[in-house]
Amino acid sequence: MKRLTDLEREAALSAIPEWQYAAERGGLIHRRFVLRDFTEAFAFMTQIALHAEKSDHHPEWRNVYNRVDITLTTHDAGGLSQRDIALAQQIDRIHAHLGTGTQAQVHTRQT
Ligand SMILES: C[C@H](O)[C@H](O)[C@H]1CNC2=NC(N)=NC(=O)C2=N1
Repeated sequence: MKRLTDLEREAALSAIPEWQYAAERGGLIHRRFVLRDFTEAFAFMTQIALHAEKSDHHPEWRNVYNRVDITLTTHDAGGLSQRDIALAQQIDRIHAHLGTGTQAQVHTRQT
């Protein structure tokens, strides 16, 4: 997987305006998501994890309660690659569809 050129990167980033680019580690993108609560954050992460395994491209992330901070970079490429852009788009899609899909909702039993 090739690292994106400056020109390729500028074009690619316009498709994912919510992600911030940073030049560190050869180039990476990051985004903070704030979900409703921990259950929603973890459901979000689970869907991302399943996609990441299928596509063999994985996020670096940190979760604190309802917050998920995600960083994407490609180690083999030594920076940002098209695979990071594709994963960011997929993550944005998963985020947009949270709670609207057919995934099981977790309910707290009322007593
Ligand atoms: C061995 C395996 O294919 C590699 O380590 C893959 C797995 N997932 C990965 N994910 C990310 N984000 N960057 C990589 O370079 C990477 N490499």
